[in-house]
Amino acid sequence: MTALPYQYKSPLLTLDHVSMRYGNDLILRDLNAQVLDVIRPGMSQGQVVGIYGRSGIGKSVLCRLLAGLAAPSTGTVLVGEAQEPVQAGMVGYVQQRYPLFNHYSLRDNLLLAARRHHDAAEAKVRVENYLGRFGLGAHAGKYPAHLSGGQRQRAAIAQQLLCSEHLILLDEPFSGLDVAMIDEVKKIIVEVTTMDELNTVLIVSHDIATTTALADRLWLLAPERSPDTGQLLPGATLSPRHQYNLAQLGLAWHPDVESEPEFAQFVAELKDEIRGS
Ligand SMILES: Nc1ncnc2c1ncn2[C@@H]1O[C@H](COP(=O)(O)OP(=O)(O)OP(=O)(O)O)[C@@H](O)[C@H]1O
Repeated sequence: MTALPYQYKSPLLTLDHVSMRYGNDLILRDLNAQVLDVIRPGMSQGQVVGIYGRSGIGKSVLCRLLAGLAAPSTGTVLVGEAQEPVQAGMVGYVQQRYPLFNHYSLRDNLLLAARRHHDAAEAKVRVENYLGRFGLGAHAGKYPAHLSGGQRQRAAIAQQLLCSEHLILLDEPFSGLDVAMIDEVKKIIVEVTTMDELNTVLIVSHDIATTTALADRLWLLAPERSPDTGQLLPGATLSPRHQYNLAQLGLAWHPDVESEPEFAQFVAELKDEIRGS
């Protein structure tokens, strides 16, 4: 287990006293967390955050808040170097159902995304660049229905990167993929996070080992007990002990971390924590 050298710069994502309530149900309670721009010497290193929690705890609700698709009941979500309140479109959100238009070719789907921020000529250059980078050049003329699951996943990630600045949120990116496709998607995530130091990928997943191996930070959404009464408080939160810094633990950025005994031990402990939450 080797802790690699790193430093932190300014915040790129902040959850500031974020709560979400539907009617009388408090789903998320007072979330406070930050993703800082990580700096590694001689590297263009982006950030990867794994987001975990039991089924029904509020991960999708949190995704909607992070993507600016819903406003929190209290608090704010701030994004980017300027730390502006998030609005729809600022964070690329790759949902389990990839939002590709079936009647457009892959190239046209990507062009549509790129045109949201760029003129026609610039959009074309960017799309061809992404098609090449994501190994999709040979499939650019195909319709989404004729792409494999892994190709669609690549396309959806490329699409969201083309229309958002640096933040991208992936909801269950590994579910339903075979092992080779999982490796392919892992490679893309590493590629995306080393393309630009500001690129930040948030991964919501029940695949703890795969996601932890990619991440430098983890958030576990869980209920918390009152320090006074010991009673479970309503809603789920991100308590400080459930915000794990994998860089500090010496488990971040190791290409073969999954074969390290310390990694296996950490993942086992994390799973116990999730089971007990
Ligand atoms: N629009 C809504 N109105 C009322 N309640 C909602 C709404 N959206 C979500 N909820 C409730 O919020 C809670 C958290 O749901 P959410 O879908 O975020 O869970 P999750 O952690 O993503 O679960 P899973 O891992 O099973 O996908 C659930 O009890 C759900 O019923």
